[in-house]
Amino acid sequence: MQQQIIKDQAFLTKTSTTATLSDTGHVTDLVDTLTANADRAVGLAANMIGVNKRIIAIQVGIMSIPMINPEIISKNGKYITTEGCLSLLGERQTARYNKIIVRYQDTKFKTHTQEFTDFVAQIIQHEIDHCNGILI
Ligand SMILES: CSCC[C@H](NC=O)C(=O)O
Repeated sequence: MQQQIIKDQAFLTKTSTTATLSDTGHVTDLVDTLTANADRAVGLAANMIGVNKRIIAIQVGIMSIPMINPEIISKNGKYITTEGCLSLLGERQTARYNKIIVRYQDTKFKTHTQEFTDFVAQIIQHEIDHCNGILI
């Protein structure tokens, strides 16, 4: 079910904890909320809907794809860019990496290790920062 976007910075700067099978409903809510905001957002982290668990969703074309307990295990090609965020006003500069390798679990809790590049990699970095309580 679609949830409201949280803007409380005291909450958003807390580190999220490991997600488990009992968080499956939160995964669905996150995907539903991203789909509902697809006209203005390309990614969300679970704490943005009030759930302090390590779950993100990224928009790739028409698909909202969830990633559970995502971790960046390598990164290459640093650059500086400007980003916005549904939970914040305006845009801010931040450092990102062009190519990342991410380990994450899918909705069946199967682990994947996958390389991402360019804008998709940028979205994943932004959302993993949210899991670590880091805002742009
Ligand atoms: C390019 S990364 C920007 C991600 C941002 N989502 C918020 O967590 C958004 O604007 O959808």
